[in-house]
Amino acid sequence: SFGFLQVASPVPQGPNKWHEQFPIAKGQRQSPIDIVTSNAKVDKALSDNPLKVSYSNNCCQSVTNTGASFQVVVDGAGTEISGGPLDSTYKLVQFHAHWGPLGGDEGSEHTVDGVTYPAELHLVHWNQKYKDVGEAVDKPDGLAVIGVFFSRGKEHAGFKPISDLFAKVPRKADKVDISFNYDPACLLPARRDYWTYLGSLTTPPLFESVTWIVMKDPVEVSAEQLAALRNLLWETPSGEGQMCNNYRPPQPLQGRLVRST
Ligand SMILES: O[B-]1(O)OCc2ccccc21
Ligand SMILES: [Zn+2]
Repeated sequence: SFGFLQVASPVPQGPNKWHEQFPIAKGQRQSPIDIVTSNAKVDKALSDNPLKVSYSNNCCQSVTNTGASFQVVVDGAGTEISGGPLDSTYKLVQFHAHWGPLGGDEGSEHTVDGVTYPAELHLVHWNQKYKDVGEAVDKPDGLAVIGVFFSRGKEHAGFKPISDLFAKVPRKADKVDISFNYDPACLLPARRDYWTYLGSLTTPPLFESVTWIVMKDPVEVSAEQLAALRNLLWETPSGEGQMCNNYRPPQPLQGRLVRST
């Protein structure tokens, strides 16, 4: 399966030390970034060929605690995206998230004019021109990740079936099957405007293989749903603790262009 494509358990040291084992951490197309909205360039081509998201409602197989996030594993059947910045069809393989401390406002990986959100969802897709995700994962056009900001507000009915499962996978490698039909498209904001740029995985091995599609609008989830993320436990220097702050801070833009719909 795609075990290695998990959000890698942060190696015991934090993001500022990853470059020792993964020199690409100081590369030319690292993620996340701070999105400076005034520098983003509207590209008509993105709207002329709109991003097409065609997910099915029975593609989700299970939820796992990867030791660094929750991960919903998807069987890929009929879960394709194309258009927009993509030159090929990409297929969903998993989704996960990054978040901050209980009740805080940091936690997202991308920031918008320096503003953070309490959490950020990543829907990970791989380019169908490759034979499998293992071949795609380190190619410059190998992955496409849709990022969705979570803001704290009313309960997200679509996220509830998933957030209710976190208590069932408290420890690393715990896994629970998803026996109900679930369409991950319910996690996308109604307005499909986004920013897009070329970047990387935000966890080791930090491959520079991601076309990022960051949705402009956040989706609201409740404080309880954000708190449910902390039912997931992970190893801390002082033993087992609530999983939180599993986000990498923004990295140097290195002159990259951010395009906008
Ligand atoms: O590093 B990430 O969380 O961001 C994009 C991505 C893709 C695949 C695995 C892990 C990640
Ligand atoms: Zn991620």
